[in-house]
Amino acid sequence: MLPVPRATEAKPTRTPSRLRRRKHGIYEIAFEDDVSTQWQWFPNHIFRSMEDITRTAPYAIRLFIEIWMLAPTAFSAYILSVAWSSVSSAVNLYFLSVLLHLLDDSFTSGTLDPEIYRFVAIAWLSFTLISVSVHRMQATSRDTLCTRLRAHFIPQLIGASLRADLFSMQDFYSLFPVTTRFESEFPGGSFITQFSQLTRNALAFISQVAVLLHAISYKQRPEKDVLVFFCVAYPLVRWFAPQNGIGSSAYIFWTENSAFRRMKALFGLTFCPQYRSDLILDGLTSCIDDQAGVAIEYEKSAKELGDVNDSEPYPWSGGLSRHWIWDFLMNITVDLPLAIYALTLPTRLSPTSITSMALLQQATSLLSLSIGEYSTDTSSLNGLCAYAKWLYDAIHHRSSMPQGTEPYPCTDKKSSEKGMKISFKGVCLQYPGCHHDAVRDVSFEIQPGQLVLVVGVNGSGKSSMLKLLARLFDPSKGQIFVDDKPLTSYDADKLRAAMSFLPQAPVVYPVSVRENISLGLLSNHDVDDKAVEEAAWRGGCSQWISRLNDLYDTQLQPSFDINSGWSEGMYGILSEGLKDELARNTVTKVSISGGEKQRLAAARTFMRLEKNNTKLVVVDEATSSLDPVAERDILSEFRRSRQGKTLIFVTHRFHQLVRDADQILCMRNGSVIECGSHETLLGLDGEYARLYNAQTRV
Ligand SMILES: Nc1ncnc2c1ncn2[C@@H]1O[C@H](COP(=O)(O)OP(=O)(O)OP(=O)(O)O)[C@@H](O)[C@H]1O
Repeated sequence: MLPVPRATEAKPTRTPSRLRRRKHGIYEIAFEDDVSTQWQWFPNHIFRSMEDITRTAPYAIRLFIEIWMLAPTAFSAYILSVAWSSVSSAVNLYFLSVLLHLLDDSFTSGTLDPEIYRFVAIAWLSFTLISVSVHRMQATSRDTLCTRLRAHFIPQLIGASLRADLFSMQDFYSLFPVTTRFESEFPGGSFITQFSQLTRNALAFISQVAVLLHAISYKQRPEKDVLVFFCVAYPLVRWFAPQNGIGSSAYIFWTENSAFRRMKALFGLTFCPQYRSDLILDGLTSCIDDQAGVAIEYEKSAKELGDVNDSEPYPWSGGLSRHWIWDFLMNITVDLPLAIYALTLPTRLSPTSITSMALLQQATSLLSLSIGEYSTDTSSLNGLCAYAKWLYDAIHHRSSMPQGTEPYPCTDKKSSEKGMKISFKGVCLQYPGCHHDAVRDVSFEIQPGQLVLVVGVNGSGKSSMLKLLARLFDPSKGQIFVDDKPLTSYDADKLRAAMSFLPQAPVVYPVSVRENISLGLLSNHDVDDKAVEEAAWRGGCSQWISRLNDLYDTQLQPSFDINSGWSEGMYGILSEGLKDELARNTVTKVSISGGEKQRLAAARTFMRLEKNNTKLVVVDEATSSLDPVAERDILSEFRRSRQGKTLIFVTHRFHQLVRDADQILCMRNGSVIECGSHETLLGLDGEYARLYNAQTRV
């Protein structure tokens, strides 16, 4: 799948450039036309970079000030240490040039003053010692900064992220930190790193050039000219050379090669630990082993792919290198200046030329280093400003769904004490990337306090229709009304607080059992143990919780783990003893069954019903994994809590609810095809009657 643009870049400030494509092995590469210039100094590119920097620089300045205010001492120490290490190469070069100059003088005059040499050597050594401690100060101040950054920015990102709609969170380029390891997530940390790289590179370059020019000024012509030429040759070549074989600073690539994709799928099937328990349960491990399948299939696909290049087209992996002439020129200007120096001035070589050559070799390699670092993307000024903008965009992210301001219950007394009134008018829903409607032209009305049953075969659109109520998605056509006002006119948070959804596959959140039950309560309620236990009992959880080692404080295995796939606290290759120690010190999380998860979610809903002013309860196939007794008990608990609430049940096993239902909606292919009471629908002898009879005859 092609990556979609980052949310903040969805509205470009200038006309989007034309995309160009080329092939590389099995990969298709796409890049932008306007930056596909061979040379980075091309005026157009420089102009665009300047434009970007002007646009984003205020963010960088703001972030800089914010970080400084967070930790003034640590940040000052950090900047000072960065500045020190930036000029250290130039100072080293300076000491070298002084030594060589003294040597030069000694050769010419035939006298040697050991005191001066000793003094220079001691000064050089002292400088190196100070550099070591400055380096340590830099590491310590960076650690302090990172801790403060995490404490400062993560709460702001949490707030912004929880306000974000589903699409923003699922965006390929999500603004929020979702996939990385928490331990290494320091919002703003990259800014500090990039800032220090940029400062280091700029200071290092300026100071080295200054020292070099100073040292060269002592030389005679033409030696001086040759030295100057070689000192500027490498930077120029490096500056002009394209970054990769395409010439564009950014490109994307993907492959549609079926043989390669199959090889990748088989690789995933075999090596992904997540598949292993299902493979074992399905008895597939033995029948897909090398004799029977996967290895043979893999070989077949590999044969089909043949020798075609399938290495990813990164310039550094050799997949997409620039033209060889650039590398040749760079090598000559970095590695061979001494040889060429000797070649161009063979008749003029003298003892002083040796010092010139040593200076030249040291200077060119230092310059190549700082210029090489400068040209990497991450340390560019543009990248630094873009990062700051990215962070503030995330902090100030607002849901892309239109938000209303109407509180719930409505202030103008339109909301009934009996429950929520819901009306659908010609509602359609088409999921992004789908070409058919999951919900098609649906219209109905549910009166406050009604108990409504939604039935239909698999995939008929029941859950999709109800997800629209919580505004997980907005309809692609039609309108939904709550208490006679458009759904979009309400403050979504306030409206959702009055709803309670119990899904078919509830998730276990990465918190304790107690918190899993009390999550979702409005903040003004104190969570007392008695209420949690009461909700657990109503959800049928008391028994299994009583068997847990830490009872309500037990940490359950969450449905999704942000760090999954990462090993905890490891460095290097572990001995058996270290592995045992790690196992002893790692918190074991308890897994619970599918039915227990449904009971836990039911307990959470009962807790909300008790404490929040809930006006709508939607139970979407939420008892499908429960045994018949537990299902009956939970459904009766819901019926008992009906007072003041509208209840919607989606279920395939609906026979025990039909007598209580005020209204039944029967769906097929995304549409409500029959609507009415149990008796009316049975009388129609249509889809509902077919489903009901199939159930009662089993
Ligand atoms: N997130 C999604 N993206 C794309 N299509 C979806 C998505 N969720 C559901 N669908 C599709 O929408 C249609 C309706 O699905 P929905 O889950 O609403 O049906 P359902 O009646 O609740 O089914 P079931 O009884 O099996 O739970 C199906 O064709 C399904 O594949």
